[in-house]
Amino acid sequence: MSRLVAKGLTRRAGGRAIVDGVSLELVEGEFLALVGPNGSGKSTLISMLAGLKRPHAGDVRLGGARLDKTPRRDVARAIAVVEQQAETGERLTAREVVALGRTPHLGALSPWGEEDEAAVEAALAAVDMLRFADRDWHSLSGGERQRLHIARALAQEPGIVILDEPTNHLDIEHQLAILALVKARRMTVLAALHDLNHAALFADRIAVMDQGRLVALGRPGEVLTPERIATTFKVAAMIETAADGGCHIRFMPLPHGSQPPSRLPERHDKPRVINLLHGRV
Ligand SMILES: Nc1ncnc2c1ncn2[C@@H]1O[C@H](COP(=O)(O)OP(=O)(O)OP(=O)(O)O)[C@@H](O)[C@H]1O
Repeated sequence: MSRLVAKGLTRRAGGRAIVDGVSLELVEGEFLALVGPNGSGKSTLISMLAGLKRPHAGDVRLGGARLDKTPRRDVARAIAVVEQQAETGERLTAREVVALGRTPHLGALSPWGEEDEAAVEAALAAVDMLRFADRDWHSLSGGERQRLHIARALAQEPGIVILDEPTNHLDIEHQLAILALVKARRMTVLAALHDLNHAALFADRIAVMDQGRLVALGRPGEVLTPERIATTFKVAAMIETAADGGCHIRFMPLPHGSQPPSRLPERHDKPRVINLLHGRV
């Protein structure tokens, strides 16, 4: 149940398609990063892939079965979701928030037990939050809450983790630690990320959304080209490749008051925009 396939997903709002005919497959064991400018449809796509919003056209299949026909409990065992701005009005401790992740595993014949306790402790430790376990949720900082949301998803022990901007609010140490953690667990991961360098560093593949459409999908080095970054993100960039095949993006500041380019200038008048990835200057 760790394979998620979307075909022709479309969702409309405000008289337009905010996700427009997106087809993609989340391959078992991969880390797929979803990138795109603000408003490009990442959160909406994630909600449909997680079964939280219904597509107006197209469908999502989990392990071959239609997601909307799969019992909620089975979906919850298979997919953990960390949404943006997830909140609780309840008075809960940090440990209780993480324990919510065990809900899909509990029932009349399987009450809370040692296994659940161990999963919660391990998840708290994984996100470096054990020392906050008994603190009131509402007394925690934004980054601490975000780490608990991720711990809740880990405690759920799903096959697939879907994360909407998981590094939101996190300091740099915890940004890298959280991404390294989900990568190291070899779970199937779909993560919407704003930092293209994080996507390049951690993702096996990157999907690029632009105005509701999936405009590129592939390995970081194939997708994160200066041309794609200029067209979709409206900034100039220089890309350096490392010996291990990874890449690092340096964004070029635009002169004060100038408009971002809709695409890069032609080669002959862009002496400082270097695509090292393809060995061109
Ligand atoms: N109910 C709605 N009515 C009208 N427009 C909507 C509605 N819901 C979402 N949208 C629009 O759909 C677009 C896609 O939103 P979405 O949150 O999926 O984008 P996103 O890529 O996740 O953005 P961000 O990077 O800013 O989080 C946005 O332009 C948003 O304003």
